[in-house]
Amino acid sequence: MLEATTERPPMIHCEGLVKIYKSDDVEVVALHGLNLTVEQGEMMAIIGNSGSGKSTLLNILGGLDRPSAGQAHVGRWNLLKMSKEQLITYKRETVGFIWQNNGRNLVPYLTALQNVELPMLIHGKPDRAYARQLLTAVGLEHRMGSRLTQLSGGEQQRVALAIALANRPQLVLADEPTGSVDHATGEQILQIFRRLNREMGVTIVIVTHDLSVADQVDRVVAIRDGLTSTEWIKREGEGMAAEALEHPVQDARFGSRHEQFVVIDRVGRLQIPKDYLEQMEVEGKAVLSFDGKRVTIGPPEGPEEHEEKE
Ligand SMILES: Nc1ncnc2c1ncn2[C@@H]1O[C@H](COP(=O)(O)OP(=O)(O)OP(=O)(O)O)[C@@H](O)[C@H]1O
Repeated sequence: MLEATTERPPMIHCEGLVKIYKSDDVEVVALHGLNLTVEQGEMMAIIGNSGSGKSTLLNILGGLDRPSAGQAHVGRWNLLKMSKEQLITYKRETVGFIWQNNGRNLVPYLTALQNVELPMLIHGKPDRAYARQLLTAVGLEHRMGSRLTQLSGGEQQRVALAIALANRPQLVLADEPTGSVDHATGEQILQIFRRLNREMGVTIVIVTHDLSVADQVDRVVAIRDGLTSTEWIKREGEGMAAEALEHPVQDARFGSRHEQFVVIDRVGRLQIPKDYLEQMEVEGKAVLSFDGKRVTIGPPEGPEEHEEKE
């Protein structure tokens, strides 16, 4: 029975999300019915091979691209049903976006402070004091008057971070935010994310190839072929979806601090890693058995094995 709930709705809820890119007569299905829920106040990372659909998902969540089908909700917004005007309000009020290539966010001939003030001005809410506060929060209090061209790549990335926060978004989406900076700057950026998340309650979703980033978040979700396939939840985390899932498996990539889970969708589908299938020599069909607690998947028994048993 469903109880009347005072629980907060999730920040992000995608179900059966599909994105098809069409150009001339070629169709690319980038998202194949993806499911993802991110709670308010979570800091999580999305990993996956090149072409798996990470940026497509982030662009949809950021309102930069439209989904083709399925469900995608961010806070009170339904991303499939938004009008153009609503999309503008959504981008202005709800999300902040950070790219690896921070040139997309910044105006080179303006100072760091002017760059942060710009989105506020565009939206008719200038607030110099808050712009200063943000630049201080990202450790650039001494560089506020410097033009962007006078800043290092890492400093520019931190300005981009302050800009993404200028309109007090509830959700920050970051596409490879540490991709173009050195390790120390990357660490610094992650610490800032962590502080924003803890102190201001901003929900943060980071797309990354960098497994050291993944190690610093509460939860990591892997996307494979346009579907969420596996997730890792930090052991000392706040107990998010962990209780709902059984049979944690260790994954060497995240040490002992994360437990690994396979994602099972509402109709019972899951993705089995390709290397498991290859080792089992399973192709197309498998045999499933259930002992009352665990499901075992194996290759179909060949005629010789039947004979051996008889
Ligand atoms: N505008 C587009 N038009 C056509 N196909 C596209 C477009 N954008 C992405 N794709 C295709 O969609 C699939 C998913 O791409 P996406 O950029 O989301 O992957 P990704 O996981 O972010 O990869 P990477 O890590 O290399 O950035 C790929 O097959 C890609 O070629």
